Formats: sequence, C-alpha cells, structure tokens
Amino acid sequence: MSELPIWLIGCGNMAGAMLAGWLVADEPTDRFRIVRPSGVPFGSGISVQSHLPQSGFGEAIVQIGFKPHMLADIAPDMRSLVGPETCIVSILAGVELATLREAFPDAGQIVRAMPNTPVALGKGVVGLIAEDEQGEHAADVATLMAKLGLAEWIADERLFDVVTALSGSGPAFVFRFMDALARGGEALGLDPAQALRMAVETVRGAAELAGQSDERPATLADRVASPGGSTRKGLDILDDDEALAKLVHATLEAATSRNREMAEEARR
Ligand SMILES: NC(=O)C1=CN([C@@H]2O[C@H](COP(=O)(O)OP(=O)(O)OC[C@H]3O[C@@H](n4cnc5c(N)ncnc54)[C@H](OP(=O)(O)O)[C@@H]3O)[C@@H](O)[C@H]2O)C=CC1
Ligand SMILES: O=C(O)[C@@H]1CCC=N1
Repeated sequence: MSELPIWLIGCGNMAGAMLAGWLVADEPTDRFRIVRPSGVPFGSGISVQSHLPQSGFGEAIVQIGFKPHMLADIAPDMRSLVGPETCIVSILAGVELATLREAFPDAGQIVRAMPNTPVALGKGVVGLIAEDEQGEHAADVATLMAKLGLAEWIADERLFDVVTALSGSGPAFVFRFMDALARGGEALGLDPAQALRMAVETVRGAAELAGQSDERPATLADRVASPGGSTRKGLDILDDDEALAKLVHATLEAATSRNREMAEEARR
C-alpha cells in the first residue's frame, strides 16, 4: 500500500473514532494531519492545525469530516488546494458524489465512505462508493478503511442513504436496545448497574455468536427459545404483528429520509 499522507479536515466524533482505529491498527502517526478550527490536540503526536495549509495537498487522501451543511462554506477555501493527484474522501451523510464533484472540480478521485463509531476498536462497518472504483487511489482508500472493520463497496449510490441509516446510525439504535434491555431488567427488580453490565455483555456475546455462525439470527433466536419455555413468550411480544420489525423498518426509513434531505440541502 502506498503511504499517502492523510489529511483529516474536521476531526470530531466520527473522524476522531476513525483515527483512533487507524492508530490501533498501527498506522504510522506521521501519515495524519488534522485541520480543525479549535486546534484541539488529538494526542499520540498527531499534527493538528486550526487552518487549511497554504500550499496544495498534492498526492494525498483528504478526508472531509465536518457537518454536511458546512460543505458550501468550507469547499471554496479548499478548492485551490485540491488537484488531480488528490483523492477526496467524504464521510458526510447524504452528500452525493455529484455534489462533491461540483465542490472539488479538480480532484483526481472522489470516494464516499460511511463509517460508524465502533471503527475506533477496529470493529466498525464502512460503506464505500467511488466515482471510479477501478480508478486512482480507490484501492488505497479501501485498504485503509478495511483496517477499521468490515469495508463494503456499495454498487448503487441511491442505496448509500440506507447504508448510512443501517450501519452509520446503527450503533445508536443498538445502544437504545441495550438501554431498554437494562431498564427492563431494572424495572423488574435488578440492580441498575448490574442490569446494564449484563445487558451490554449479552449484546456483545450475541453479536459475536451471530458473526461467527453460518445461520441467520432468526435461527439462533429459535435455539434460545425452548419449546414451551419462557423465551418464546418474550419473542411473542416482539413478533406480535411484527412489532419489532415494523419499528426498526420505520426507524431506518426515518433516518434514510433525513439523509436524503441532507443530500438535497447540500445540492442547493
Ligand atoms: N457521528 C457519527 O456516528 C457519524 C457521522 N458521520 C458524518 O461525520 C461528519 C461529522 O460528524 P461528527 O463527527 O459526529 O460531528 P462533530 O461535530 O463531532 O465534528 C465536526 C468536526 O468538524 C470540524 N469543523 C467545524 N468547522 C470546520 C471548518 N471550518 N473546517 C474544518 N473542520 C471544521 C469540527 O472542528 P473542531 O473539532 O475544531 O470543533 C469537528 O472536528 C458528518 O458529516 C456526519 O454526517 C458519518 C457517519 C457516522
Ligand atoms: O446522524 C447523522 O447524521 C450521522 C449519519 C450516520 C450517523 N451519524
């Protein structure tokens, strides 16, 4: 893999989690340069500056990780620094390749990456789509993202908003479920801290089991539910009129729809 420098323009919760994941994967610290207005240090000897550089990025991966609505303000200042050797990587939810191309007309390659926060542990999911998947630097970006967990190319950009809802937002939905599991136990008399510990470990163990199994989670659920036993009674509540499936479908629909709105806002 080439050792292209990596600029992180914006390094808040998400890009910071990615950088933490790359450091866990032993990427050399001197590959990374952070630009963030606050200039807040990242640690680990990573270079941080509060302004864009004076001279161009040259051959580099330049990841933008600010909020989607900031693109119109920030891109004009970056434009003259981006040339045909520069690969722009955007983690901005919603914002489409065509909008990014308008923002960075001289970039050699543009890739959208949709990470999630568990990338900090190398256990994330990163959806990817490039203007040219076979083109310059696409493989470099894919290799870099694979260090953060599961990296998947998405064939159709129209599905990228769904990926953003499923895996980008997904940890938030799973955290809600963990809280609900813990609060349910607490409401039935368990010590709150103990209920939370047990809920988190139950989700961790179940996720690892599902990840290592060739069988679908539905089959694994059936293995827990002994005929005539108590789990089935609980599943009956989740399954009644597809209660959980409908709730999760509506959740993903709402998040997907907001991603589409953000794409629209960025087009203006
Ligand atoms: N949070 C998540 O789980 C996910 C977020 N995303 C995407 O990541 C992006 C960032 O989200 P998130 O990390 O949560 O947000 P944060 O608010 O945590 O981070 C925003 C970052 O943008 C920086 N910033 C603000 N103004 C500028 C500027 N003028 N120039 C350069 N950088 C600037 C901030 O700088 P400073 O640090 O100095 O304040 C900060 O580092 C969004 O586009 C979002 O769609 C994608 C997937 C998941
Ligand atoms: O909430 C957001 O807009 C971003 C997209 C995926 C996760 N966070």
